[in-house]
Amino acid sequence: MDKPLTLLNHIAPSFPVPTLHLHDQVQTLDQKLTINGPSKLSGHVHISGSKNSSLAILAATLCCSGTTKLRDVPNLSDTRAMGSILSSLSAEVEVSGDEVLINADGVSCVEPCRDRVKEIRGGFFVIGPLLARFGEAAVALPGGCDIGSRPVDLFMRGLRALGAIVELRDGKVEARVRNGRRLVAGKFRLDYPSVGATETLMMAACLADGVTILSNVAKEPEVIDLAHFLNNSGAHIEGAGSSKIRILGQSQLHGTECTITPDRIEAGTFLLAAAITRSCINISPVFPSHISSLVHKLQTAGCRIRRSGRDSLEVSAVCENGDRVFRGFNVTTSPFPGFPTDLQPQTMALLTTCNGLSRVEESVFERRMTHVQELQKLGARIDLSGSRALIYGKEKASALVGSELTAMDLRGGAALVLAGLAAEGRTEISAAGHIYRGYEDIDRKLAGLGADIQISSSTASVLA
Ligand SMILES: CC(=O)N[C@H]1[C@@H](OP(=O)(O)OP(=O)(O)OC[C@H]2O[C@@H](n3ccc(=O)[nH]c3=O)[C@H](O)[C@@H]2O)O[C@H](CO)[C@@H](O)[C@@H]1O
Ligand SMILES: C=C(OP(=O)(O)O)C(=O)O
Repeated sequence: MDKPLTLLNHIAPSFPVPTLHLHDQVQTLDQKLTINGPSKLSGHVHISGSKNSSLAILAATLCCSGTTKLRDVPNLSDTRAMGSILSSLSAEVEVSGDEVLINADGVSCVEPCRDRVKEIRGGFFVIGPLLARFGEAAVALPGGCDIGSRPVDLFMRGLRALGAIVELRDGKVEARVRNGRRLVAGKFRLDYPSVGATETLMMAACLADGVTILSNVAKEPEVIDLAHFLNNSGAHIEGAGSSKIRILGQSQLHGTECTITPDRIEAGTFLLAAAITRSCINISPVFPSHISSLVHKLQTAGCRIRRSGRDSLEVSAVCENGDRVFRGFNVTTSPFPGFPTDLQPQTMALLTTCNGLSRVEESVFERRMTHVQELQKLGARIDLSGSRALIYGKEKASALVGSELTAMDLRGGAALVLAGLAAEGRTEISAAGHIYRGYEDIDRKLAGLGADIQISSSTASVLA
């Protein structure tokens, strides 16, 4: 373990942190997207690196001595916030295009900028690496999409199972290793396969003394991406992608190079964009196995989807005789390999244009239905009861009519973009900054496919 830092003497510098160079343009919440529909899309779209992999791997660089180079880090407000969080700990963060260099050897603080942690869920994940490498951490309760209560109890219990003393005080979680020694290996079974808790405990266990067994863990591709990164940094992790992970702790990890896996949620969103506009497009890079649950549902509806190259997919929803009639389908979200909660709102947008009755049940987050009232403003017929929605589809995509809408969260906002592409006339989406938390250049990418879409900023939008 590196020399422990004294928590009280090392509070985070206040934001903005002057050494930060993470990307140029800063999007703000009060941006507006204007779409003139209905759109026909065609051509190819490039899929960026995964937001959620980037956030976890950026946190994991705190475990590594020396410099780490990450490629394909998307330019998003969430990744910029994570860069600020690392900078607020005095890690060096430098960005050139989509490459990010991080060196955490100079970390002199174990309490990241509270305001930044409160912006994103991934900011909380630094608690694992800080505790494991520096012996203590104090991290504010995190933000992220407002889609449920999103507690951190599994993180706290898991870190206690690795020998840490962990307390919640004044809206932050304070954790330290016993007697200033290393974390010790342990066995911990998660009540629920939480992605963030799995990733955080995996990072912590990499530097713990002995063999840790984590069971009922998340199997998401981002967990596998993080495990690859950590193993390339000298960790010994087995079983990532299954429900049990075994980690042999090391005394230290070293810097490495890593390319972030393509964003499966962005890829899925573009497949849905083609489907809702009854268009044909190509997307790459994408790992089809990461989005097979969506691909299967789209094929059930009547979409043609085929591999068009090693890492590309072609989706065809075009029909020679005007509007293609798609069949509705039912979706219940669940942890991977189930249907991803992060594609639920966008899928619901498509279902408003499919034939017959469809049912959508959100089982991962208890408040992830705020897009429903916005879709209804476009003329969609949806009955909502708690986390269950019944969608009475309209046979024609163009039966939706443009309107003024508000993005309430990231994926709900993306659902409105898709519906706006299909709707007849002008759709204006305010609070579009939510969407830029997770979609790099979404306006430019859709415009490149032929959509009539513009972003406009109010005075609060800034160039850093
Ligand atoms: C930054 C990031 O990677 N975000 C993703 C991550 O979020 P995140 O890691 O927050 O999602 P989790 O898998 O932890 O959450 C799933 C469920 O577990 C609950 N829970 C979680 C932790 C805990 O300590 N206690 C608890 O009860 C949550 O409230 C939620 O109901 O996985 C989600 C599920 O695939 C995705 O929607 C998010 O895009
Ligand atoms: C819920 C999401 O993100 P976060 O966990 O960062 O809020 C998401 O990406 O859809």
